Amino acid sequence: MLRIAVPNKGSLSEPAAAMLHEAGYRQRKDRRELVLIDAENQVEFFYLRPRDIAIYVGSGRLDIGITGRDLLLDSGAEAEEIMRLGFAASTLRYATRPGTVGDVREFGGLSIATSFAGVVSAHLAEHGVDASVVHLDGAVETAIQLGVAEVIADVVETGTTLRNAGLEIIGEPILESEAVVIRRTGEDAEEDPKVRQFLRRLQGVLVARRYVMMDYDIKAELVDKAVSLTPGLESPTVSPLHDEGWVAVRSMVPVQDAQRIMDELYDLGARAILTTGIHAARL
Ligand SMILES: Nc1ncnc2c1ncn2[C@@H]1O[C@H](COP(=O)(O)OP(=O)(O)OP(=O)(O)O)[C@@H](O)[C@H]1O
Ligand SMILES: O=P(O)(O)OC[C@H]1O[C@H](OP(=O)(O)OP(=O)(O)O)[C@H](O)[C@@H]1O
Ligand SMILES: [Mg+2]
Repeated sequence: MLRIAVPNKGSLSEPAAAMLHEAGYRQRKDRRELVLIDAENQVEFFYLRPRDIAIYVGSGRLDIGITGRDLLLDSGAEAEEIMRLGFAASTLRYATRPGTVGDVREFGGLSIATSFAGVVSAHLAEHGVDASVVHLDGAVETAIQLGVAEVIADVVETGTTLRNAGLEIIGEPILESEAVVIRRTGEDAEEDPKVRQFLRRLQGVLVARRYVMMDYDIKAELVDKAVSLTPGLESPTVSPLHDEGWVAVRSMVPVQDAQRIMDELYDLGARAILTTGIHAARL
């Protein structure tokens, strides 16, 4: 059985469970469940604290984990990223009261509060800055108001939390994060057929979310122009229509471009332009 770590709470938890569900796996119905066996798919899910997941996977006790890139790097565990999942996107940034300091090179002698002490200490060292790192569990924004630190390093998505705390971002992002699949360092994911199948299923969910299927009819002499708008992933299907001189085209199109492409196809002379959702895919 493949043993997989899944975040049990926080920003990663619901989207991770939703993605696994879309990939055809059973998911827990009760948030108190700690372990769930999906016998049909030969997978065992362990619901763990997002921060602990890299430790379990790095130790080799679990085969695969879903966590945030920032948490993986902060853990220092012997685990590596093998697939990006496209949710829980955020950046880790320094912030302070407006007008305090400019960027990391000016942090010498200051206190930096963060929940990502590993990543931040490494970042300071990389820039040759001698500052002290105060490790907090969360609600880091308040550390400045309460005088625990002059600077914070925290997760920023929209920036609303920082703004509400009267803080401003300084310098470049420390890192860009998103949810990722991790595996113990040095283990070849391609070697294990169970892991390969799991990744293919998640890849299928990403494709189903990112693409729609587009169908349209077009005059044969315009098909090359039309197909340049809808090149598909490999090559679009072109089939003859009963009405001579016309063909039907079927192609995958990124969901975010679909409306623009439909307009352009219509202007070119295409008709009966339809898009349909993709529920699952194996490419
Ligand atoms: N507002 C957010 N938007 C996007 N991703 C976020 C956000 N907050 C945290 N994350 C990401 O979620 C992961 C952290 O999960 P974790 O459960 O530890 O924190 P959390 O989501 O803030 O939950 P908690 O309420 O327990 O603090 C990290 O990978 C982080 O980058
Ligand atoms: O840029 P924003 O869109 O405002 O999002 C970022 C905030 O979201 C998370 O906080 P969370 O609510 O999880 O609280 P926490 O500090 O206890 O983790 C994160 O720690 C930031 O504080
Ligand atoms: Mg949080």
